[in-house]
Amino acid sequence: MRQQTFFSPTMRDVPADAETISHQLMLRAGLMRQTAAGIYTYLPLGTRVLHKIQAIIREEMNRAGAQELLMPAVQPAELWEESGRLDDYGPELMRLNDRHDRRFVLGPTHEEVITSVVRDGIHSYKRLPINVYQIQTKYRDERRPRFGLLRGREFIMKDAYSFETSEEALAETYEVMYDTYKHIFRRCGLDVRAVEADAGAIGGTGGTHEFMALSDVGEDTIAYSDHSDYAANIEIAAVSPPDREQEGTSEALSVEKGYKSGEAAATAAGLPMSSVITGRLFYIDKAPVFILTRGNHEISDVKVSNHFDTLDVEMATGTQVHEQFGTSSAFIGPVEAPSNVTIVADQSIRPLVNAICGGNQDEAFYVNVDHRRDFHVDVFADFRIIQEGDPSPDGEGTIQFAEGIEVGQVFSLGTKYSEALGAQFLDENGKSRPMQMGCYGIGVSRTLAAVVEQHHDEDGIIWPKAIAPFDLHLLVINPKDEAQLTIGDNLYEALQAEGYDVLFDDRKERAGVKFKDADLYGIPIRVAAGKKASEGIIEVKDRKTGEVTEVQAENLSAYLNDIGW
Ligand SMILES: O=C(C[C@@H]1CCCCN1)Cn1cnc2cc(Cl)c(F)cc2c1=O
Ligand SMILES: [Mg+2]
Ligand SMILES: [Mg+2]
Repeated sequence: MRQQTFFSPTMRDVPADAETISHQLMLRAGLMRQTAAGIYTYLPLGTRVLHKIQAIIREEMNRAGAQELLMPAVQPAELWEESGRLDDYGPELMRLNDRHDRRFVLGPTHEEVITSVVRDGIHSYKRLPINVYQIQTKYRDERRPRFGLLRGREFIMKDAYSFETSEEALAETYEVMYDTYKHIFRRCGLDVRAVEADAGAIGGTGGTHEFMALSDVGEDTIAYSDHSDYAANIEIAAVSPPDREQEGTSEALSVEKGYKSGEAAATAAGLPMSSVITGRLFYIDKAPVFILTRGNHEISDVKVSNHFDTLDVEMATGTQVHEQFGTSSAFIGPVEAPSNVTIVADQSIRPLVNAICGGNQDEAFYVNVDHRRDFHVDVFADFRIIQEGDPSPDGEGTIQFAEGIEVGQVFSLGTKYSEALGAQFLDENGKSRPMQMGCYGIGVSRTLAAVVEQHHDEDGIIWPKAIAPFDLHLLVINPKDEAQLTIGDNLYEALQAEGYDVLFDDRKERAGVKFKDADLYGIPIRVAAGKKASEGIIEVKDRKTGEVTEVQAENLSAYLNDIGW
């Protein structure tokens, strides 16, 4: 490809609204252009990398026995009514009407479509298991698209759906997909950790793992052990139960007044925040629930949602708190709390004695509180968000945090969709049963951006070899110099004849422009015909190490073979 007409214009200055380095570099290197908020046009340079990533995904998915198919982006709303999900999603689900005023959605995912196709196509256990996948555009109308392709409104996903006759068969497919994902991300040059995760709205019975590309701009936090391979999304990372029954002997309860916060009361009593019982009022399935934690802990909404097995978990408003407790949230507490409010507590409250808690009056606090004597806890459970330094739940080592970009997730769905949509099969005894299902997604466009986050320097992108847009970047520094141009043209033909994909910069541009563009484009190996061309010598630069080697032009192929190119 000659660069003169290669349509991926670079930009020198950093686009103002691009906050992350991958967003900045993908615009500056001419990989893409924004067409609307969260909606992008991939230019030829970006499209080449997308295709390389997709080729790796296809190879590994096909090797795992999955079959590629392609579903429509426009989905009849009736299918989402059947699955009961049409009303689960608000403005994030993009909806449209056709010319006959029939309702459709732009697919954010395809459980409904694939299950409806499979239910009509498969009726016997003899036709199972199958695992089908597509690489296709998804639509999710994010309120705040940001960070370029990391959180877009239209994005490319590889989504796979498996159908099995038993939970064991599903577990096998899940395992195969888990391993396949590790191969895919490793081949793309992405440093990824598989973490235990929360299934969220998709539901499903079995486990789910997210694949996190380590990056400081990642929106997810991973809790991992420094002494084992335990790793989980912080939302659900389990906290070990307290190792003590009771932290001392209980003193007499009393009330202290005139404090503006639990913290002020604790300071006055010379106690740490871990001696304060903080209560937060929630409405769970519309019922008021008071959740207690120690003052130095936070509640995980996901753990609350999973404990009560509902997605309907709302934090009470200030007004609701006042209605229930007659005072503001800074002063509410479990002692003589309103009787209609259920009280549950994080397990770390159990050993606590001589605690401080809100007095359910303005600026009043109880001290020397002991739940054994002063209030009733419905249930102690693991509600809090794990913290760095906590013991790892597997008993080995302590928890550390890292930020990650979720680039994939695998789910055991069970029969949630096959029952809702009637995907049944006749088993070997002629009995009709719902199919077991799994679903497996990779954010393809997000993976592209995550690679840039992990592979760049201040001058531009540094593509891993397997997904680089070209194998080689060939430059003629001064096309007016006969010797340089001749070497350049000869090498261009010869390298292509050897099967290399070459971007040939024969533009009539200053050397500085060519080098800056080459650094932005990030093609891993750069070959330049420059001053020493008259001696038949060219320069080979490794974009990653910056190392420059002088090579006789006729020895270039041998040199490239030697470095494994
Ligand atoms: O998509 C999944 C689960 C898996 C992920 C892998 C591939 C198959 N699906 C979860 N999810 C996420 N955001 C959504 C957004 C909207 Cl607006 C929606 F209507 C549905 C969903 C939704 O179901
Ligand atoms: Mg997820
Ligand atoms: Mg998440």
